[in-house]
Amino acid sequence: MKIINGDRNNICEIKEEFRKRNDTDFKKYNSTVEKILQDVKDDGDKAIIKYTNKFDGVDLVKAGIKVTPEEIEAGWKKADKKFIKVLRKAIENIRSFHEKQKENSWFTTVAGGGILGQRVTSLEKVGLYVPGGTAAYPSSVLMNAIPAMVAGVEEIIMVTPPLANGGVNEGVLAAAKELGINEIYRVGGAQAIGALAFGTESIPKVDKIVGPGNIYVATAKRQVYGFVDIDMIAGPSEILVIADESANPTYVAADLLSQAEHDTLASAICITTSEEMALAVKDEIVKQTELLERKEIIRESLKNYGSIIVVSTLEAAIEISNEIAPEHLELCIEDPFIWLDKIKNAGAIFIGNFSPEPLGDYMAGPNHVLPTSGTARFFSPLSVDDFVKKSSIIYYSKEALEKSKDDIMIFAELEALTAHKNAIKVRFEK
Ligand SMILES: NC(=O)c1ccc[n+]([C@@H]2O[C@H](COP(=O)([O-])OP(=O)(O)OC[C@H]3O[C@@H](n4cnc5c(N)ncnc54)[C@H](O)[C@@H]3O)[C@@H](O)[C@H]2O)c1
Ligand SMILES: N[C@H](CO)Cc1c[nH]c[nH+]1
Ligand SMILES: [Zn+2]
Repeated sequence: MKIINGDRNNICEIKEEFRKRNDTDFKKYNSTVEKILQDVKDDGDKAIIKYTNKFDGVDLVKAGIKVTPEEIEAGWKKADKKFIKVLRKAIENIRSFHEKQKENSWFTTVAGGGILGQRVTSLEKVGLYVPGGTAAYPSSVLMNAIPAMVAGVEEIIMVTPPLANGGVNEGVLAAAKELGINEIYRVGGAQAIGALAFGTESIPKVDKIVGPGNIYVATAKRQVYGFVDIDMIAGPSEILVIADESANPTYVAADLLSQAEHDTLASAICITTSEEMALAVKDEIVKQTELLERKEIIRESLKNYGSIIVVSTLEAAIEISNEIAPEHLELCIEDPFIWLDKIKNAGAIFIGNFSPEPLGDYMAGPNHVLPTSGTARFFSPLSVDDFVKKSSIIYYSKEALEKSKDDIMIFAELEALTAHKNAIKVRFEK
């Protein structure tokens, strides 16, 4: 893990360094993904079978593209009963958080007799991507599906990569069963995104694709946007911890490692105002990594996108953080709430020493599907809003229209659209 001096004269270089991650990675994967998507568009199931064989080593002709109800049931039965209890607690927390996001339709009256309003309706058919290449993500089943259910989406279609033996992770199946999701396809990566965007013989085309995934998934979502709606770019995980001398280096290192273990392209950054903290965090990272399972991924990820930046002031730390716009930001500093309104860009903000990032991944309730690669500048966490659309409602009585008729006709004349003017005029001709 490199230690960088982040003070004034270096800030531009640091910003440039992080911009590079966001730009080049996507460029690098664009052509591979484009080819996969085109093949799925042209050849449907045939391409799905080909790419699942190639990237997941699974023969879908044997395993079947669709997961059967018996498999879902069997997965649920196999799952540890303690885990089912935890799933239920998480479902409760996530549901109650997302219930608060629900937006109601509203109506207002018009002088002279009329009604204007905004009707909120749910999307009809959505596709959920649940990652599963190098780790299993039952928690992402919950985070994807619960806001969709709270919004009232009726048709939920889930895709997830198969295990090497052709099955699907039992935790993922248990989470799906707990929520009543029964349309699941064992397909991952860009080919799964292509299938949801264009439809194949087996997999239905959807209106919107949501959910996190690796660089292939994130790049594919970006490329199919327009054929279908997407939630955001939720790619390889990121964490940025701002730590002052009051932080606990053991905690800081542990939280950085929690995201580095997701992917060799994950990013884990600490910005600190204390040189001693920087050294202590670095030592802790080395020590703790030794004890973890996914050492290789962690080491590669830290080599690629891990750094500790030392700055003189918290203002400078926040300036850099705002530029990076991390998926997860932890404020391990004294009086964190005082600094909160200076944070402009972050997917989720974890405050204080006892709000570690994994709390948000699993249990707290807010969504863990979050924007990455600097897109927290303009994207928000996955929410109920992603699963609804709005229609305007306009009702005018004859009396109400009469009050506006002259104004409308003047407007139409100015635009030289005589048919528009006529649509008003005919209603008031004797
Ligand atoms: N931002 C978020 O909200 C969020 C949330 C959870 C997880 N994540 C991220 O999700 C990702 C999960 O990654 P994963 O790999 O474990 O699972 P994944 O399901 O995202 O990707 C696995 C798929 O990638 C495809 N693939 C692998 N190598 C390929 C290659 N060389 N060419 C083409 N396609 C290839 C395969 O089809 C495979 O099925 C991680 O990056 C993690 O950080 C992000
Ligand atoms: N930290 C991930 C989002 O970047 C979400 C997750 C799921 N399981 C564990 N972590
Ligand atoms: Zn995580």
